[in-house]
Order: sequence, then structure tokens, then C-alpha cells
Amino acid sequence: MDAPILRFEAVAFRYPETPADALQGLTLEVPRGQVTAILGPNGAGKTTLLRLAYGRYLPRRGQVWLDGRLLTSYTRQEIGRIVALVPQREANPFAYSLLEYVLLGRAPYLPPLQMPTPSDVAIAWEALERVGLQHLARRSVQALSGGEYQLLLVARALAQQPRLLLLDEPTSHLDLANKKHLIECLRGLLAEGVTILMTSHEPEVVARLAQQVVLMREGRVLNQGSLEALWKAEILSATYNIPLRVWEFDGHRLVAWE
Ligand SMILES: Nc1ncnc2c1ncn2[C@@H]1O[C@H](COP(=O)(O)OP(=O)(O)OP(=O)(O)O)[C@@H](O)[C@H]1O
Repeated sequence: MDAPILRFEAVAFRYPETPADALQGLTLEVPRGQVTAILGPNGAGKTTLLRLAYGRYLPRRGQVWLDGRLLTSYTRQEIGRIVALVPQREANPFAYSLLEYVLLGRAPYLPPLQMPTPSDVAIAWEALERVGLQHLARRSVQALSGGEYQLLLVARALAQQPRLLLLDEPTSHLDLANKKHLIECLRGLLAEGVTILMTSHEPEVVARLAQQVVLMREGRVLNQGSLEALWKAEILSATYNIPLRVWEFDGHRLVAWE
């Protein structure tokens, strides 16, 4: 079997001026060519894990491996050509058009101060089309709804042409039609060989998309395995510390609290 594209080895991380570690000796492997979903209660450390996977922060103990090499051995530009992050939210002080904003995803491929080429523009257009925002390409990013903004962040990540796509709650602002559209878009990327690591608070999205599940709590991995193995009432209930029911209806896996 292929080596994992991403590996966390006993990683501990603490935010400055906080009394406790947000990640507490966390070990995790992300297999290539699959969707891995991280679930867990608020504050479990899911976003922090994604930030370390992108090299935004460094662990205070342990190591992060990307594609068989220590993450610290890559330049920022090299990381940007392999990994793209779709954050939960992002402050945006400039009135870029959507097309200009998505073009920022091409930065890891451009020499310093060089303008994007026509091929970069074509890649940015295709990314906008894939998420269904091409009709808003000239609009200011400051004039978007929450859901449109979320799709824009996905488009910018797609313009990076990553091999590993990190998504932090990517469907939290989307209506049902856009959820379906994004799930189909992510399945398309998977078919192209992109590995996806996402966090989510939406069991129905995870059950439709993920093959692997990571269950987190208090900065640790409680359990990692296939969706089949972990999608059980007792396991999910222990993760969220609330009695949950799991059942199948019409081929769909549903989760609800009692
Ligand atoms: N910039 C920061 N400075 C200090 N502490 C932080 C910072 N960001 C997050 N934390 C803390 O680190 C812990 C993990 O936060 P994180 O955002 O990774 O959790 P999460 O699992 O993604 O939560 P959620 O489901 O609510 O998005 C929490 O206790 C949080 O309060």
C-alpha cells in the first residue's frame, strides 16, 4: 500500500499565552486518494490540526510528514503546490474581484512580482466554473453571501491544483443544492487522484463523502478507521458525549440525537 500523504507523529501544539496544549501528542495517518473526515466536538482541535498540516504553525513536540518528507524541509512555495487549505472564514480587506481572488491561488507557481499568465487565468476560470461561481467572476469579494464566499474559498484552493486538499467545515454555509454540488465537485477531484482531509459537523455530508473517519476529542485522536467501522451509535455518542442514534434509510446513513 502507498505511504500516507500526511502523517502526524505524536504532535503536541499550544497556542501562545494559553495554559494547555490544543493538540496533545496526536498521531494520525491520512491515506492517499481517499476522503478522510475529522469529526469531534467544538474545540477538539480539528482546525488546529489542519493549520499544522499546512505548515501555518509548527508543533512544539512531534513531527508532521508530508509526502514522505518532514514538512519543515519544504519551502512555503513547495507546500503551496502540494497542499491547499479552505479555511472556515477569512477577513478580506481588499475589494478584489472573484477572478482576481481565485488567481491568488496561483501564487505558489509564480516567480516573485510576476503577473499571472493566460494559462493561470484559464485555471482560475475553470476553478470558478467547478464551484459554479463563474457568473460572479467580476463581482467584488466584499459583495458575496456567506455560501458564495465559502465556494470562493474552495475555488481559490482548486486554482492551487493541490494533491492534498484541506477543507475546514466546507459546507457549513451552503444550501442543500450547493451542498450537493460541492460534494459532487469533491468526488470529481477524488477521481482525479486528489486526497481530501476535511472537518465537518454534518454527519450526512461525511457519510456521503468520506471513506476514512478520524474522531477527535480534547486534542487527541479517539479513533481512526473506515466509515463502515466507526459509524456506530456507541462510538459517535462517546465522541460527542451525547446519546446519538445511527440508522440507514433508503441507502443513506443518518445520525440524530435522542
Ligand atoms: N488563535 C488561538 N489562540 C488561542 N487558542 C486558540 C486559538 N485557536 C484555537 N484555540 C483553542 O484551541 C483549541 C482547539 O481549537 P480548534 O479551533 O482547533 O477546535 P475545533 O475542533 O476546530 O473547533 P470547532 O468545531 O469549534 O471549529 C480550543 O480550545 C480553542 O479555544
